[in-house]
Amino acid sequence: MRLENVGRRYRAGGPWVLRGVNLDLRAGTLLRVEGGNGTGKSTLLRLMAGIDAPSAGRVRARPRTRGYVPERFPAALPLTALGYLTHLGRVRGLGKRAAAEEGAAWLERFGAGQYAATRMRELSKGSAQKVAVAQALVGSPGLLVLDEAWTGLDQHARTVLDTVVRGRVASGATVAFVDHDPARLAGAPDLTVRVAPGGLVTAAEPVEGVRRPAMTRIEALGAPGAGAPEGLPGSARPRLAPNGELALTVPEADSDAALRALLAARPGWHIRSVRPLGEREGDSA
Ligand SMILES: Nc1ncnc2c1ncn2[C@@H]1O[C@H](COP(=O)(O)OP(=O)(O)OP(=O)(O)O)[C@@H](O)[C@H]1O
Repeated sequence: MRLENVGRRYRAGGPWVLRGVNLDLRAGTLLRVEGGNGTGKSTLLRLMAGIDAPSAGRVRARPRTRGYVPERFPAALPLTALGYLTHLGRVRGLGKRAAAEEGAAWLERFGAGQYAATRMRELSKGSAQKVAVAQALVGSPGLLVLDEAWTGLDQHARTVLDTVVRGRVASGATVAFVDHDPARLAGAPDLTVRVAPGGLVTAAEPVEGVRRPAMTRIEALGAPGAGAPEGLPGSARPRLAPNGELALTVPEADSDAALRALLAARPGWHIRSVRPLGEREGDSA
């Protein structure tokens, strides 16, 4: 998706909160947005998510399905947690049963399964935040916009969200996030931008000492027409050819897990090569 010369001000003749923003985000891009309080980070995320429109410029090629976690989630809805997630899933095109199953699975994964039947307004702040995150994930949207989505989550749920974000990016979703913790998803963002007072958005230097993880390329051969093997780490980026050739790029730390998944699969995969990727190869893989 692309932002072309995007600007936003909240009243005619008023100050520009954002000015001349140009961003080109390929599928599978993870974008971190930084900036001081009140500079316009949430404004930028709302424009990306399509729940607000620019006053100048355009947003093009936005993925059709979008999930958005707002900075403040309206938790006083007259629905149960699962009822709300099911509703959201149906809005994203899932059947009723699939939406309910997926909603329940996300609640479980974030450690809020016991609140499925609790009314939204009766949830604790942290549990409501888990629902806020789950609603953005139901239906695996192609664009995920997270405005301080980790705030209020317990440590387990934060770690789950980190893993889920990496997995969504690896599957080709575009993900944009704001978080006050500079170490959030350290090393993972493809692009970090900083919103400055006055509305200019510039590419920021990565946080010092934070580097992309070393990547490993695994090549394997399976049965022609075989699907991607199950149990690959969420960080794996598999590319499968119709003749059964599989090329897999994973962070070095996950390469053992990926190899185990290939070897455990039935029918099995023949591992052809395992090699570290150079930093630039890793960028384009
Ligand atoms: N709906 C609105 N109507 C009028 N002004 C708004 C509106 N939303 C945001 N603003 C103003 O736009 C500016 C940027 O706000 P925004 O919430 O985007 O900043 P932020 O960087 O996300 O801030 P924070 O870090 O405090 O969450 C602020 O001056 C804010 O008062």
